[in-house]
Amino acid sequence: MADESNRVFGGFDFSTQQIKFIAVNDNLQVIYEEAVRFDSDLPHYNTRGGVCIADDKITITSPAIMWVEALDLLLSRLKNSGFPFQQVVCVSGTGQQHGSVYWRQGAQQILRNLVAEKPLTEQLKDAFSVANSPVWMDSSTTRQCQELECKVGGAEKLAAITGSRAYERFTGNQIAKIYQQQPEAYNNTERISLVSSFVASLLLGDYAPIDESDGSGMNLLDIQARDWSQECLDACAPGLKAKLGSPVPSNEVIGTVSSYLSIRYGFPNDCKVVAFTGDNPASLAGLAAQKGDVIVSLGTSDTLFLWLETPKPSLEGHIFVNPVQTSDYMALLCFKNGSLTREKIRDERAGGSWEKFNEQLKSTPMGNNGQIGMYFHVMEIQPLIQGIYRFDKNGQKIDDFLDAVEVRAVLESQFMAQRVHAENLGFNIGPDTNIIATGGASSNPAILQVLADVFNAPVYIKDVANSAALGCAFRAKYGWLGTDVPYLQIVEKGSERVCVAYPTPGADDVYRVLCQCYRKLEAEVVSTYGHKQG
Ligand SMILES: O=C(CO)[C@@H](O)[C@H](O)CF
Repeated sequence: MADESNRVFGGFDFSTQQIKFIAVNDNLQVIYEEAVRFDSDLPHYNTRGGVCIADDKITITSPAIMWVEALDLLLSRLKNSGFPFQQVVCVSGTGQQHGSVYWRQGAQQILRNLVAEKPLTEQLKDAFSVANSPVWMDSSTTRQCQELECKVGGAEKLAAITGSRAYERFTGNQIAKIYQQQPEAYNNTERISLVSSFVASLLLGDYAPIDESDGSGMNLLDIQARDWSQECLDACAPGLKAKLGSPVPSNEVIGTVSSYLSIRYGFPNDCKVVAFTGDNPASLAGLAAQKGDVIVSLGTSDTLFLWLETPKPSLEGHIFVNPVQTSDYMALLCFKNGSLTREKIRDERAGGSWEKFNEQLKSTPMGNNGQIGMYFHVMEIQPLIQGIYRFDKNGQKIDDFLDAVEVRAVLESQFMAQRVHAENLGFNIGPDTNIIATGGASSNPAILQVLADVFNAPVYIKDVANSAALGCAFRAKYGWLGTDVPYLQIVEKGSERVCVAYPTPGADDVYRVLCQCYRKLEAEVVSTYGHKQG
């Protein structure tokens, strides 16, 4: 039996390109990390960046069984490395938001009767009524979004109920598309999970509930009532409530690990499971965000989010139920063209080298001499547009930039878009703002310097880039202790931050003007080339 001196808390993160596991000791110090990357470790699924992009370029899915096989591989790697499963007293986890998994009729019995001698992949290969799960990068449901908004009384009404207007990646619209285009698959579906609750189901050996925070990303949850909006459910598909189960607070203990995991890997049979949640809510928890903090997660998607006490739903961005203080909220803005866009420019303009990318960045001035680019390689969320657009210092559209100019332009445009849309959503970006950076790109100081300059705010990082999995290990301890102790008091030990970039003198003058130019040019691009919404 693990006592205070050796008890371990675990956090799983099922993100777009990989799955990660972080274990911490009672002092929240990281003692283990393991990962499985879909493209390189499971190449037989032929994913790129963990996803499959259809010929229409807007239908984007991931094979559900790939996520199952990734968990098999991750746990076997932990076992082979001697991970002390027997010391784990509680786990929690997270998944990429909005993605959905469709369990076929009878799958619950398969989950409840897993045999420890076989891998999950072998036992669950026929458990899904929809083999390829729609994920957050999909933007093929514009019609379903229009139908949902129309049925509930408009975009503002939907935002007031669910915290967001209708968005293509939000799960309710994805379910509506499956119901409309694959009715037999929908009727053969016993349970619909989010990626987060899907992973929790694999650990429980039974269906796990959707938590209120990740459930806020579906256009189905009434964020004030903290329960499904029957009006929204009915607008998407019939009989949906029975397929979703009831939502639970994000810090709820939802059970203990399955006997399958105890027998096959050695987890204690009383190892608790705290509800899984979305990757961004988990990062909010992992970074122990406080008043004045704006979190910028530089991952496959770039997302900005902050802690809110009162919801202010708007037609831009999202309000989710808070994953830690469940009476509070969090505001979020998501930009699809994140790390994959930066990597594409690195490959095209810096020979695939971050070192060269950083040198080019440092060789160009703040503000790029007034030149602005926009790089929407995949359909963006706000604005809803795809394509590459470059402008000279006079705002005239041009075809190309020098390599070094393009390198700076992709970063400045991403961060100016984030600042402009954050201010539209009511984020207060001012002298008291602290930027907390996380995600893969937060390990590149040259990129963080541009972020600090554009926002005119100091940028901090934690010593662990993967705040989502870390946040889940923290949430595991919080839920295990029973949430009587204030969360921030529990995570205080694990929340050291380091300031890695201050705004360059003069940055505020440069980017206050350039952000206005960006705002104007983006509006022109949208009116000329935008994807017609509504
Ligand atoms: O769509 C998003 C948030 O709304 C993305 O940040 C996904 O959660 C990334 F997995």
